Amino acid sequence: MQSSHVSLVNYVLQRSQPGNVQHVIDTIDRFGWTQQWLMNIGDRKGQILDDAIRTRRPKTVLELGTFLGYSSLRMASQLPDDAFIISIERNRQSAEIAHTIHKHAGVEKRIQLIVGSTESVIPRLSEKYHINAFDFIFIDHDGSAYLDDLKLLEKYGLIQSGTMIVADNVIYPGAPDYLHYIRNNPKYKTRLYESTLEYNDNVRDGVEISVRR
Ligand SMILES: C[S@@+](CC[C@H](N)C(=O)[O-])C[C@H]1O[C@@H](n2cnc3c(N)ncnc32)[C@H](O)[C@@H]1O
Ligand SMILES: [Mg+2]
Repeated sequence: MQSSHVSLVNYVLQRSQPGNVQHVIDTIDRFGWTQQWLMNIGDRKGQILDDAIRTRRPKTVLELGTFLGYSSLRMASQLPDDAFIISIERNRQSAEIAHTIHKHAGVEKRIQLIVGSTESVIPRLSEKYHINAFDFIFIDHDGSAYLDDLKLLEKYGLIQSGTMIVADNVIYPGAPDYLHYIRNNPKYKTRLYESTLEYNDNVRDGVEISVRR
């Protein structure tokens, strides 16, 4: 296991209160600012994600790219108890850490982690989980795969009228073909929310929020 991951888990388990989701989130942010940079959405862009969740009030959420479970924890903290999150992560070790952190925060029953690559998991989602479409989709895995996976989600009917799609890191590292597609597609209403890269004061980044008409 990567040493940075081990130190994050130890840091969180030792310094945050079990069952206190907000305290766990704040502790991960402190680690990201003071110990080691992490590719979580982070506290600043995280507030944009929180606002989007509170606005849309989804019952079904899909996340592409779990990493260590920070953004799924953040979304779970804003959702009503009857909503659930499915999050896809291809790195098994990362998914195991995410599960450990979710258990520590007491939200593991509401976040279903699937280990696999998005391009192979998305086509099986509706059959396996009996889902017609998601109310909310958070895309945060690999900028060069955002567009292909959006098209895959469209193809399998997982995006419907009213689905809100939040895409992270659209300025840095960037997802230019995704932005070009969604901004020039009359089926979506879309807007950029500018911020900075996670745990960084200097690099400009942003989150694109799009709603299917
Ligand atoms: C930026 S991190 C996700 C951060 C997380 N959403 C958060 O804010 O806490 C991206 C993650 O996506 C995973 N990933 C990249 N490409 C993927 C793919 N095609 N399928 C599944 N997971 C992928 C990586 O292993 C990595 O853990
Ligand atoms: Mg990100």
